[in-house]
Amino acid sequence: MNNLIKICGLSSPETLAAALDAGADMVGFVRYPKSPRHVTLDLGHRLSLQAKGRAKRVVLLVDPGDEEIAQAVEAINPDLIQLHGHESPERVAEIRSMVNRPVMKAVGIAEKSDLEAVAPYAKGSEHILLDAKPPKADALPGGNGVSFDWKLLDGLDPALPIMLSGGLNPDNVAEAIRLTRPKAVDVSSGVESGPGLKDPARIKAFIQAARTAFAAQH
Ligand SMILES: O=C(O)c1ccccc1NCC(=O)[C@H](O)[C@H](O)COP(=O)(O)O
Repeated sequence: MNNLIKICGLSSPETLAAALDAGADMVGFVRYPKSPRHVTLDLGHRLSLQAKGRAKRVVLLVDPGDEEIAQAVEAINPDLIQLHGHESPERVAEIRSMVNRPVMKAVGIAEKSDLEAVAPYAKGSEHILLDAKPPKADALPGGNGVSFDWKLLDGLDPALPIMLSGGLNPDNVAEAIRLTRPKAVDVSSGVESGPGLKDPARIKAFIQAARTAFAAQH
């Protein structure tokens, strides 16, 4: 499917409601204890029930072990798993068959050569999320509000299921869509008023801007 909008890192019923009411296609729940967006299994379970049938529910994991995956799937029952670590294409395929549901893989981009990592994930990933590489060694693996140079995507196979992310916000998402023509977009920090604090007005503005830009492509 094309023209999808994902709001990632939702961690309260109020901000999840704002994303659902504004028409998000996908909502992401982060399982990474160092993140200000981390949800416990219990909170993830409740948020997942709230979103059921209204948006695809995505659980974000970072280099997860089998036990961690099993616990998240049982508690949160996501529609998709997002892998945001250094998972190899083989590990992504293994996880996909283990959970028997679609998987999306994040690939960090800083320079043109980083795009060589994308194609090997095409077969096993429902979406390939292109994100900026973390700005420093001790930064989070994602959710840093940093963009990469979108011009690096010039010439990338347009058939790839690219979800653009990294530093998107209500003010730049239209230009990002116009320049890169992704199948989907994803945002976290750009719709926050502070680390982990989603802002309903910014969520609404982001979704409106992205919808308008996707519609202008046809
Ligand atoms: O959001 C987090 O805290 C996070 C923690 C660990 C791994 C990944 C994380 N987020 C990844 C996302 O899906 C973000 O939406 C993506 O990196 C874009 O983030 P942003 O640049 O803040 O919009």
